[in-house]
Amino acid sequence: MAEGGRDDPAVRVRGLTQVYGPAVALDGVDFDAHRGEIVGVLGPNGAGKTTLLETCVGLRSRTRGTVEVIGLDPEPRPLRLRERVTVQPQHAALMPELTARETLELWSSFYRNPLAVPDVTGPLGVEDFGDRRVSVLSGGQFQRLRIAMALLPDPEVVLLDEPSAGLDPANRKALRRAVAELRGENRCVILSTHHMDEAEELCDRIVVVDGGRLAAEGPPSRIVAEHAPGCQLRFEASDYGTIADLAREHGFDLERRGTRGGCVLVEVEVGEDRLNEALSLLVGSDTAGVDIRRGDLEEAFAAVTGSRIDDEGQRKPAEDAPRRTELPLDTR
Ligand SMILES: Nc1ncnc2c1ncn2[C@@H]1O[C@H](COP(=O)(O)OP(=O)(O)OP(=O)(O)O)[C@@H](O)[C@H]1O
Repeated sequence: MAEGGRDDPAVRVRGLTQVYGPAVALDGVDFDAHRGEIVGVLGPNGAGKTTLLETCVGLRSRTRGTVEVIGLDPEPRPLRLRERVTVQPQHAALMPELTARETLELWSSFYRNPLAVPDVTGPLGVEDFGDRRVSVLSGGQFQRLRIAMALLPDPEVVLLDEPSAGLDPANRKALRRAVAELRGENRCVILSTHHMDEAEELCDRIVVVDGGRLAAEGPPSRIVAEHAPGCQLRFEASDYGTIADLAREHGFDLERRGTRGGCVLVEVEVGEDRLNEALSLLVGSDTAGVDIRRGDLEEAFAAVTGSRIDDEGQRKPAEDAPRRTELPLDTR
């Protein structure tokens, strides 16, 4: 197999199937990832994300299908792939008594042409805790250290498996900034996550994996436009009858969602192209509390998979989770 050229996908997966006994973890997955992009593998726990990433880096043998990473089959883990394609190391690989900086210095000695340690600690903010021992690092610091380790050989492909798992919102934010720093013209970053906001903010492209199958693929904005198009216009109307007549006349589908303080809570699903028309027609002096919501990745995910993902990564039926259509109703 020839090594891939600059314009070839850095990762090319075709018909990837992974079977563990009776369980099918991946079922005929196809996807490409290119240099210069951050690709998110999005799915709930058990969707097959780790299997996909670890197969790409040659840590698991596949049942069927082909995988090429920078033009090479990763399965025998050829030596020349190990520096060019890296994955964040697991806890077990680290020595608790070393400091973060010493860990990186030791790790860099395993490579022939590593980056200088300050070149990876700076952008990832590891310098701030470089003198702390591994055993006392916070979850967020630990994750950033692991990413710094994966970066040391200046790889062309970096795989990050749920880098923000278990982190609180502040640490997740810091980690996101760190991951954004990895984007480079010659580098392909693939990360798995179950956090929609992370995928939407960081990733140039997303592959949605659900039950081992690829459910959707593309830039987040395209996935949203395809699967959660349009807007939801909501307001409170004191004269509901007049507004309902106007809406009917102009072909807007009005939904009455409850009442609040003597007003009717109204909801209209409207395409972006008719939003201004709906606003000028329906919203006026006898309306209040106007709110416009656009579809997001969470909505798109729910539309594609029929489920949502909670903060812990557990899959929930779409109807069990709060939707953008849920309004607080007046119980008085
Ligand atoms: N070594 C294994 N032996 C048997 N079954 C496995 C093995 N590894 C994964 N599985 C099963 O394959 C499916 C996909 O698992 P995988 O870990 O790839 O999913 P994931 O999306 O990464 O989930 P999580 O976020 O929980 O790690 C799950 O049903 C899991 O139980």
